[in-house]
Amino acid sequence: MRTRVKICGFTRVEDAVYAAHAGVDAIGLVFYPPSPRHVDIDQAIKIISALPAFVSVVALFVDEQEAKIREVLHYLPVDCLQFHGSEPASACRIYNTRYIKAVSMQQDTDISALATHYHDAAGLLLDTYHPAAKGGTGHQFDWSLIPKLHPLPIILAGGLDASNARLAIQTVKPYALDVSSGVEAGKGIKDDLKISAFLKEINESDKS
Ligand SMILES: O=C(O)c1ccccc1N[C@@H]1O[C@H](COP(=O)(O)O)[C@@H](O)[C@H]1O
Repeated sequence: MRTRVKICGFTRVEDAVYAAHAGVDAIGLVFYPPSPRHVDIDQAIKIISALPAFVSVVALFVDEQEAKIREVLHYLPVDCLQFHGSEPASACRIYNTRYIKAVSMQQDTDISALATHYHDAAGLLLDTYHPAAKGGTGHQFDWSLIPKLHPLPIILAGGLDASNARLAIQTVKPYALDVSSGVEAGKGIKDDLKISAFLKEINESDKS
């Protein structure tokens, strides 16, 4: 099966359009004000309006208030919500919108228990734990923490780039890869060459 790709943290229209035409399955927009990749609704509308058909839009939140999430859903055609904080399943499932739940991977993280708790999630996104940051750290975690069998689609994140994408696919066999820092020229500014190199590695890995 082809490995799906989400690139997260777009702030510029031209970067998202480039990624879409280069072949990404989903673009992520960060609605988390402390992040350097944060976008407001007006900028998100500009980015989404420029996308070609069949590219999914993922809206990322970190322990956000329900009213703010509903406001984003009111104005934007969001395909999937990404909850990147401590949201319980009961808070993720109230929007009548598919969601993925991010998990900060640590030695004692119990993926099976989380998959049971978030059983209606469209995927579990496994990211690197960082004591001072919620995500977008550019740091990889120990992939051996991921069990071989898991009931939900696994979206692997955390420190991915063109140099480790192939090994990530071969080792973890995830449903999808998710990258932010690894395809950037600067915070929130994506690099076309890094996007192309990342997608090339994934395509070639899928073919081998
Ligand atoms: O990108 C951010 O700024 C961000 C902020 C808060 C929570 C999550 C964030 N991004 C997500 O982090 C992972 C890994 O990013 P990276 O490739 O290691 O930079 C990814 O899922 C992003 O969606």
